[in-house]
Amino acid sequence: MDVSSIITSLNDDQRLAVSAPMQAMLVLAGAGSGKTRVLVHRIAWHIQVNHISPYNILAVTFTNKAANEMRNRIEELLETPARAMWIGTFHGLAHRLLRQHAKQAKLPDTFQVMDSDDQLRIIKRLMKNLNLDDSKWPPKQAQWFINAQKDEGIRAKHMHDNGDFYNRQMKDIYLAYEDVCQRSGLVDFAELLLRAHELLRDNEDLLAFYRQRFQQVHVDEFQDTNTIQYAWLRLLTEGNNNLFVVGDDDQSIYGWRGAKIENIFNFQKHYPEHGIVRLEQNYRSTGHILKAANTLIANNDNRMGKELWTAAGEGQAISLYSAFNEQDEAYFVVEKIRQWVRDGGLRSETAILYRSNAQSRQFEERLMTTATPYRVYGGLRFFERMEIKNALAYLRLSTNPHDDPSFERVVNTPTRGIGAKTLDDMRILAREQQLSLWQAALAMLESNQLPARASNALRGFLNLIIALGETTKELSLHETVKQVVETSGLIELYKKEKQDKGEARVENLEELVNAARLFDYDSENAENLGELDMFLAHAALEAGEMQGEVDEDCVQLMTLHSAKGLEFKLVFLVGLEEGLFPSQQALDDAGRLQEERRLCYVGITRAMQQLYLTHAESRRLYGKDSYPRASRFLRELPPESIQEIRLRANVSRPTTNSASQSKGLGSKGTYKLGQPVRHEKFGEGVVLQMEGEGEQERVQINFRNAGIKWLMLAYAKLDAA
Ligand SMILES: Nc1ncnc2c1ncn2[C@@H]1O[C@H](COP(=O)(O)OP(=O)(O)OP(=O)(O)O)[C@@H](O)[C@H]1O
Ligand SMILES: [Mg+2]
Repeated sequence: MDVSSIITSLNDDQRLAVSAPMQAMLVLAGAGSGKTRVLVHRIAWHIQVNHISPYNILAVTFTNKAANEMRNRIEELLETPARAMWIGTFHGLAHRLLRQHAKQAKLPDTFQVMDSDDQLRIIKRLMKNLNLDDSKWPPKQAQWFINAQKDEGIRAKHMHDNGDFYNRQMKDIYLAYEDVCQRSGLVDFAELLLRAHELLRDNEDLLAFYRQRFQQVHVDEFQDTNTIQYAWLRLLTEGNNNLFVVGDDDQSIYGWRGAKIENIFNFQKHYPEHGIVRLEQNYRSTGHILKAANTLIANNDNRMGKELWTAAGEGQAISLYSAFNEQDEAYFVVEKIRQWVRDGGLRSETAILYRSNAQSRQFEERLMTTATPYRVYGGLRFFERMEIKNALAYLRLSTNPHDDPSFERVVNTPTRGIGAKTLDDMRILAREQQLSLWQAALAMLESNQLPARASNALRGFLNLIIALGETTKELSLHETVKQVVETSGLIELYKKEKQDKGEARVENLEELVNAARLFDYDSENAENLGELDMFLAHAALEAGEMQGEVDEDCVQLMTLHSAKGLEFKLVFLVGLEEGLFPSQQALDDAGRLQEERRLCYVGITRAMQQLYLTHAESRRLYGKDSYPRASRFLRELPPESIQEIRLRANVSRPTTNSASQSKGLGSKGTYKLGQPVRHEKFGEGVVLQMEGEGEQERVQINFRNAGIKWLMLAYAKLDAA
């Protein structure tokens, strides 16, 4: 393979960055300018030209998906596998380090990663133990507090007593929390990062080893690193000057979770010998889209200042649609997608981006009704579903019975007659004697203090777990999972549950067995961890990016936060309303407002060819009706790049659904207020109002069983009843 293929597909500035001498480097550039591309080519360059072994390369990306893509692209460029290269998310890499050096990290070999749900469960329980009133001390707030401390690298014992009562209380909770986690061998997400940092900081030999090993360290989306992540990078690269970071201050969107834009300044200070490259040509979007992004973000201050240009031509203007309500919004968006597909586009080239997860439901319903395949990223993930978490809890207990949250979760699921009193006594005993729940249960059985029924039930549970642990030692991973699902009684439990829900749960459990069968156990990189433990870690770390199950061509639904770094030909940025986007909390906080604006910038710059912006004039969200004003961000866009889709703008255009025209109530005047109608899905109803014309013609109908709905006549398949 010759070197030129790494270089030819780059512009001059990109080439400069890729072929720069080995030194600390900062690539600072706006969206779509090829930062990620530069990072990939830089790594290939090191391997090909500087003859650095993949073994000596570390790369940090933002999602597992991005990490996989990066590896694939490097292997494509080099035409050879690069398995020895460490590439992953901060959390994934930290986890790997901790597994490899559990002892030095002061963790049991069998430590387990827990998600934020389990974390909250522990915090709730220990706050109860501390006799703290939920209403005055919301557990979520304590969870937030603890994670924020960890993100800053602060342990409970390091917290200063500033005399503040709140702080003191939080410190007590944090202390107790650290204690429980350590005892049960559980590690939360923030702890992964903090521990990995302490591991290197406190073990000179290890640090020397990894400094030697990772000759080149690369970071994508550097603007969103937090204090502890940056501290970890510094430990690894200090003195070597070998840190290559790419980022965009205008895309910093995790400030609310502790990310520090200042890390870009810190980098420049800490690595005085660094090179810096700015990229200004955008290769992703057309002129109108780029202009909108540039104009919007110019409203922020304290920017590092970058302008982007494109050689792509103006392209189509951005479309703005004001919907009546959220259903109408969904109708509109889905119809545009269907049009795209009819015109030969792929569904996977389209994305619906929203501010908050709760917005996805309307779109999902509409996509389902129209039988349009779609995929939601980062919603309730597969591994977070109740039945899956229950099955995983059994699996976890079978490898580590001291895992208290798992114990709590399934000790009485399915119910086996262990009463609330027995459980309470067990918790008290555990607290008083610093035992795990498992140990407390054993102690209670030994001291014979339980009534016969409770004692039998409890013994039954413990024996079940022990037996699982024994038998599964002999079995393969998927057999183990199958065994657990069956003997735990979960399958029977859900089979008894009513209708679809139970059925879906049983199917999900079967899917879990399947996921175990397909699990790609990479023994080379598993450190000394068994397949089951790796699978459990995967389940906890997998960030809603489950891959493999769908090859189908799907519309992509996700929050703006999870769209970072991605690109789509056709993008819908929905719910542009004050109080939603920008979010309610940002309305009177200048700093947060700027972060929302950056988020909007991220959203706009995901679009390659066509961008639609929508907002609803009335919206029901979280069970409340509101009549929000259009987002201020809309007013900040250049009017000449925006084309409003007005209700009466399309009078002359025929309706897109000719079937409804010929057979149903297609054109205005064929129905009256109060007229009875019938709809395929919603059944019978009565016309309440109508508005608009042509493609935009709508009727409001009071359905007997489905309630009041606005329907777009062109798509609604209505018949006179
Ligand atoms: N020199 C180039 N020639 C052709 N296409 C390019 C070039 N540089 C980048 N691209 C393409 O432009 C698009 C954006 O690139 P990339 O995703 O690397 O940008 P980015 O700066 O990382 O964007 P973001 O800030 O959104 O993460 C990609 O499709 C990429 O392949
Ligand atoms: Mg990128």
